Amino acid sequence: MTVPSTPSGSKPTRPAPFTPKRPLSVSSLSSTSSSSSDSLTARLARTGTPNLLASTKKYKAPISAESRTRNFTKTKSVLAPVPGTPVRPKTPNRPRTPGTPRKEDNPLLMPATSEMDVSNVDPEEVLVDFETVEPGDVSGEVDEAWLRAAALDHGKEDKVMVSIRVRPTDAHTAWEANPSTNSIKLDPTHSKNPTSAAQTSSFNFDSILTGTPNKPIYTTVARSHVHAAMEGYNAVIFAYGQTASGKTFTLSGDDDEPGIIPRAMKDVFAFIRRTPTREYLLRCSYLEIYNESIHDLLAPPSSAAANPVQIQGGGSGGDVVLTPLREEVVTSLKGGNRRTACTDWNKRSSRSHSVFRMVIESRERGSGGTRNDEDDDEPVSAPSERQTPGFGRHTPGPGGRSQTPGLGGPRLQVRGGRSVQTSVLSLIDLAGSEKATSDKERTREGKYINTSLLTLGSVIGTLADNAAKHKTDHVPYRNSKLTRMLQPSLSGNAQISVICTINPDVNAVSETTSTLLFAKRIKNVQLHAQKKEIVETDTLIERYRKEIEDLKTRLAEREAEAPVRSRRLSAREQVDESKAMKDLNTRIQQLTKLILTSQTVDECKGDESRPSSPVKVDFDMSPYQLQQELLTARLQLDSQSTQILSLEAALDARPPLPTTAPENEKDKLIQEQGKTIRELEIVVRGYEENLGEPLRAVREDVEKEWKEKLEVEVKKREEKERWAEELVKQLEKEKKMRVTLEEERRALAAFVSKFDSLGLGLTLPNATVSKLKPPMPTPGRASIAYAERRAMRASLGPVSSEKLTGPEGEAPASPTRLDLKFKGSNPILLEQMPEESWSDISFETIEVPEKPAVVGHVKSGLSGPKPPREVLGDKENVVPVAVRA
Ligand SMILES: Nc1ncnc2c1ncn2[C@@H]1O[C@H](COP(=O)(O)OP(=O)(O)OP(=O)(O)O)[C@@H](O)[C@H]1O
Repeated sequence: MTVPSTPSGSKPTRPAPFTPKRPLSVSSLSSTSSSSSDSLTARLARTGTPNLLASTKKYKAPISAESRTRNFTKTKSVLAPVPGTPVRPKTPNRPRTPGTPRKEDNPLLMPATSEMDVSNVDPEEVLVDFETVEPGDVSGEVDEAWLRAAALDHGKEDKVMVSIRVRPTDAHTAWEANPSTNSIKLDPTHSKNPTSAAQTSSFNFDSILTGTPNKPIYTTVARSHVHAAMEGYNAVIFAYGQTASGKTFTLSGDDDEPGIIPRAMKDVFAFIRRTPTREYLLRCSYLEIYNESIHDLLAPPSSAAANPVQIQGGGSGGDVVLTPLREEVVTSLKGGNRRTACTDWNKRSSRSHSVFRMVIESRERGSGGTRNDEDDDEPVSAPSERQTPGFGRHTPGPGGRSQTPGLGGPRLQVRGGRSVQTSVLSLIDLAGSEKATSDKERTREGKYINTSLLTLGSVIGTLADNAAKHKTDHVPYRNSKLTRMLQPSLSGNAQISVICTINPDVNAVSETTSTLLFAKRIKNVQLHAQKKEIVETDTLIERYRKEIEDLKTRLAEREAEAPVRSRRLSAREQVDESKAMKDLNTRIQQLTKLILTSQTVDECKGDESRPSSPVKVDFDMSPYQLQQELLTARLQLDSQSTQILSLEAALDARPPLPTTAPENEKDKLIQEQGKTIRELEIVVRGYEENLGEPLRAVREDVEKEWKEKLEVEVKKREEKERWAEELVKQLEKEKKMRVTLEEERRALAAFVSKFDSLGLGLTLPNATVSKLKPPMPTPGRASIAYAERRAMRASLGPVSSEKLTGPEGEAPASPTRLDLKFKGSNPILLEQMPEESWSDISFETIEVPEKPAVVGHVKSGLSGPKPPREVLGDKENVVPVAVRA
């Protein structure tokens, strides 16, 4: 094989570029006749460094299919094997995915297939764990103290880690870099603009790195992020800087100084080797953004050119989808390798962005210690992830969110309650930052515009501004391929490390200043990286239980120590202590609510018919107590249901964030809502499964106990209903009687009136006649007429008093019963009337003057002249009450 050399047109000061994705094998190197290859081979042998890592080169242009198929004879895949390269022996027990074309069937398909293409493999067959990691794939250096500290820090960093790497130079340097204070400042003598703050003040960053060795660079800026990715967080590391400032040297390195990518790969395997409890599925992809087109660098050149990668989705916090994008499974760092051509490297290397990414999926190993222990387990996916292996699996993108329906291969599945963690490690070599020039500058300086870089600057600027000023300005992610692809990461859900490489030369002051300003801005971007985990409900509950146990133990320990400790503690510390204990209690209560532990399962063993209950129910209680319990439980159930409904309603009614809201807020909202929904589901399920049954049991007991009493009560009620009906009938009759009485009253009034008109009554002064309503009854004839009327009414059927009595014997008050009130000194009228008719007429109080009434020509049995009647006013007139009523 001939290793393509750097094109003759390249700058003499620049060594050939390298890529980490196209590792160089010993065999390929030995076939090269150049002396440099020999010395490299010798160096590799000496250091024991696996050749693939030491020989990575930056890849900027797709290699031709011929050059790929010619060179490789090794048997195992390394990173992503070049399609068509027979790099791995067939695993006899691995079934071929249905529909996968065989190479021997159609040689033309060879370049388009790869055995390690994730869509062609069963993930369970290509898992990596501590037993399968080969010693050569692991970096020897393990810094235990650092590892412990790093483990504590994962997920806590909420800011982008920004480091400056100063490229060594023989020329005079314009910058004063101080690694001990992590600051850098322009030498005032080189400031072209002494009024500019950027050129006069000092910049501070997380670290200032100098020198050539790449190991300290990896340890300082990348190792924690690689570990975070292994722990389940998305991580992005990218290099930003002007052309030739050392981005590729930092990320890829060279033979002597492997960069971040090869070191990260070794670290990944070292991590797996140190983690006997988990098993991993590692998938890699590699793409390039050039001139706002995305090229899949692992796809065969012909198909890559014909099918540029498209970005879909990504709006409103949704997933970014890259399609078509090939992913290759990585099981080892050794094996068949290939060398890439660098035909037009000089033309495009500094103008393209290359993105190497690794999807890391992991889950706990089976309890027996080997990953195949539970192979007979049915794989159980979380509901949202349930999918037939080999079909339509999604492929996360560089930001950890991308999903490619129908294109990615099968994913690791939840198995036997073991949840799956997914994260993406993205390592990005950006184009030269001086390409981020505006149109105006471009036309002025004739520079090539790089939309992605330009947009990256404005996205970072807006994000930083939003974070600093608590704004929600629109972030223009969609203005470029790079920012759109990185949207999930840049909007916060990733740990980000940026290495800004600078050229300290005097003639690069303005570019370096602009790089430092970019670095300063990105430092302010807020992050909130979160682990992505697919969990089964049972696992979640089990996890809550464990946490409760743990918390209870801690609480008990604290309580036991409390008397002794409190003597030693200050007042303030005691307050803190009691707050801590309260917090522990609160958390225990929260978790208990979530899982509704089944405490009475064991108690109910003797009575199989009685369901177990999460609520303690004492069946020796009296029926009344049981009923109370039942009511309380029902109320509780109702209030919980109401709570659930109101939470659901609140969830539904939650106003969608404005489209201008920052993407990180949208992501956060979605995550919170997802969490709430999961918790509600658990609560609802808990109530349905645990509380419903015992309530039914309690109800049965109570119903049995109260059945007889209930029957008696029902009979009583029926009797009362019957009596009420009777009463209604009586009332109807009374109403009729009342009508009759009214008629009688009218007849009486008519009679009296006639009586008076015949001149049989008193002669009253004309002026007062109209005030009489009606005219006074006159004794004698009127009473006889009245008696006749009474007799007539009696013939109609008077209401007997017995008929008006209720079931208890008491007579209901009759609206027709009239009071006879007669006060005064002239009882003549009544005396003349039959006694039985008194009860039917009521008179208001009558006050008659002492003067003797003038009877006039009224024939009466009374002796002596009566004084004439005087009208004393309406209220003193005799008016039958029935009339007034
Ligand atoms: N820290 C360093 N120590 C030694 N040599 C370095 C260092 N940084 C960069 N170089 C060398 O400088 C040259 C340019 O570096 P490199 O190719 O990494 O630049 P770059 O920023 O990736 O450029 P481009 O944007 O064009 O891709 C290379 O020859 C590289 O080996």
